[in-house]
Amino acid sequence: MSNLPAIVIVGASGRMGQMLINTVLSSDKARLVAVTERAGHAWVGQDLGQMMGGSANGVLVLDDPKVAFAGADAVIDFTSPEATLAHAALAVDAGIVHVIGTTGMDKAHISALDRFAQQTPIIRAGNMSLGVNLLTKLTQKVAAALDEDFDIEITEAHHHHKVDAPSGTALMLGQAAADGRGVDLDAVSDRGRDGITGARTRGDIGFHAVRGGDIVGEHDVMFAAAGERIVLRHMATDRTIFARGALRAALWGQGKKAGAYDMMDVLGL
Ligand SMILES: NC(=O)C1=CN([C@@H]2O[C@H](COP(=O)(O)OP(=O)(O)OC[C@H]3O[C@@H](n4cnc5c(N)ncnc54)[C@H](O)[C@@H]3O)[C@@H](O)[C@H]2O)C=CC1
Ligand SMILES: O=C(O)C1=N[C@H](C(=O)O)C[C@H](O)C1
Repeated sequence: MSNLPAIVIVGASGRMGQMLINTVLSSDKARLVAVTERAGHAWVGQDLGQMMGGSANGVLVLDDPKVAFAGADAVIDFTSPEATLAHAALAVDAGIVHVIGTTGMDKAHISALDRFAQQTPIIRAGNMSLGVNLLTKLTQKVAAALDEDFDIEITEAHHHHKVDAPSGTALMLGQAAADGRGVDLDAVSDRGRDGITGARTRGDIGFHAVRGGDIVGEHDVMFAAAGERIVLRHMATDRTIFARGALRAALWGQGKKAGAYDMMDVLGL
């Protein structure tokens, strides 16, 4: 039996689930010990390798996360807010690191996760890529350097299956811009204008969501003033950037004390 950290992937059949499974299987720093899907899903009870279109690999897809977490070191979770909260309770019981990429969380979800994080390490980020986390830092710095003569508008684009808006990344970027300006994001957010909205309110931070085709994830932060515009942009073209970041977080979390962490902690940014 290898001593490498034992990783569980929940949401195995998902776009990110499959990407995460391939990332862990090809890593020499971690081993895949279990995968789950929601009860009733067609993959449950089937061989994972075959379900992913390859040959059988002897890993059966489970629908009981409690069984999956027993003896593991970390769970990587890109599912839904409700599923993630249920997983968080079980990760605490199992004493394992919980890496969360799930977006679309409301304030109640986040408060509940913060309570679970008092008992086990939780690493959560709306975007696990190195590029977006760097962009987030840059956004904070640029927002701090400019005054409200520069209107901040955040535009994101994603594939047509995405269910939440604005994206978790857009909210991260908005939070960074608000932090840079020293304002409360809730007080200045202006989401998806429509109709006779009146002129733009000075100091607002605008959010806009585009949905179409197979766009992996694109984010622009625009600082627009009279006579000039600055645009900070990240374009994701391959979901492996998120999966690599999530695995890095799961490994970084080993031996850490309980707490709520993010990718800035993992990347040392
Ligand atoms: N933080 C980041 O870097 C990234 C975050 N995401 C987020 O990850 C989430 C998932 O995205 P996708 O993979 O595109 O969605 P998806 O819909 O393809 O996959 C979600 C999977 O979770 C499964 N699931 C739902 N409830 C479950 C349960 N109780 N137990 C086990 N599995 C369950 C679903 O059946 C589905 O297979 C979204 O919130 C998305 O915004 C996506 C990419 C990057
Ligand atoms: O749903 C997605 O696909 C993505 N979700 C994350 C988000 O909401 O920002 C990260 C990435 O942009 C892809």
